[in-house]
Amino acid sequence: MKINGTYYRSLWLDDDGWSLRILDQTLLPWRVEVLRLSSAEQVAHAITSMQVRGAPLIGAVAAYGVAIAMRSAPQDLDRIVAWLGETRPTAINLRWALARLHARLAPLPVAEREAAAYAEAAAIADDDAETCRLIGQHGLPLLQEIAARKGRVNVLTHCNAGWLATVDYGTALSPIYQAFDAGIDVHVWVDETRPRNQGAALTAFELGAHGVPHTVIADNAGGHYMQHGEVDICIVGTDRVTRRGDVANKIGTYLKALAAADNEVPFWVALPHSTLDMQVDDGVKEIPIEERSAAEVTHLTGPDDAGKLTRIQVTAPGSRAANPAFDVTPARLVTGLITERGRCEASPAGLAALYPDKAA
Ligand SMILES: CSC[C@H]1O[C@H](OP(=O)(O)O)[C@H](O)[C@@H]1O
Repeated sequence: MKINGTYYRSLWLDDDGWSLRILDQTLLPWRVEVLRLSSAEQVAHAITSMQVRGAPLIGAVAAYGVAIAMRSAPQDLDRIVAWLGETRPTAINLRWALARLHARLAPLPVAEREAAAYAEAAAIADDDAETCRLIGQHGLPLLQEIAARKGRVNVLTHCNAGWLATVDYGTALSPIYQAFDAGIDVHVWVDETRPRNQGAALTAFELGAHGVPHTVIADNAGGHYMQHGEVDICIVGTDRVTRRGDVANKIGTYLKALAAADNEVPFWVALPHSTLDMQVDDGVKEIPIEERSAAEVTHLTGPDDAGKLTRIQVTAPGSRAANPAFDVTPARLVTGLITERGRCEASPAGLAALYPDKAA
């Protein structure tokens, strides 16, 4: 998508043809800085530090991490894949992409692995962009229907599931972009999404750059707006969907789904095929939840009045803090899933109908 009129994907190859370029998302929206990743170690750090984040995107970036590693250590495929797979535990896209690279490269002579790895990583990236565009197409009718009834459609979203979380277009934001581009009067309630504020910083940045009307709200305000009829639909992204339709997503999603159920607000989840984990049934019991640094809760970073990026403490000195990065929304609270193949119920039958090729 675009930043200041310039088109970007969230990752691209450098002019050297082999190192990887990404936007440093820890600095957005205050600074647009491009990073050059030239080793698997730099790729791993970019993922763990969240310079690059978003379930589909970290899968694509990790795929290029393998390709970069194959330039110098093609014999170390197994070790590199296992090591990159340890960077973040919840988004299944990471392991999906790495397993795809391993399956493609392992049978090859080591001399052929570099070229094959770059081709497979590029295919993953291109597939993700097209998949997200299709998610937008299949989500658009949901917004069109509301707009036809009410004029304006108010969407609530949580975290960032826009083009910055994918190779392009986004998942939850993709239908919103397509609705806006189609002239629909759409407004987005943007959950700030504590503690890392991906909503306040990244979703607001994306929507603002595209001209989509939006309002940033405290995470705790979403239920209030639903009670007052200000939210017509919720659309969020996800890091892993189980075969029964349970949804892992950024911490706070579950609470939003509870409020939506209580107020009869449709709660939709947008995902590409790479986010499906048909090996897991009960998301609450089986999906590993990433525990991140307490410092992400106790401190915030942003520009001071002089525009200088500053880190401040927001909790009482000495108090402990806990920081689970995701939670799991049971399928019973999910109205439906928006995928590149269409929309379905969050249920085994719904998923089997859209993905017969992925049946467990
Ligand atoms: C396209 S869905 C992306 C999904 O990933 C985000 O997590 P993180 O920012 O920690 O990588 C968030 O859960 C989004 O919904």
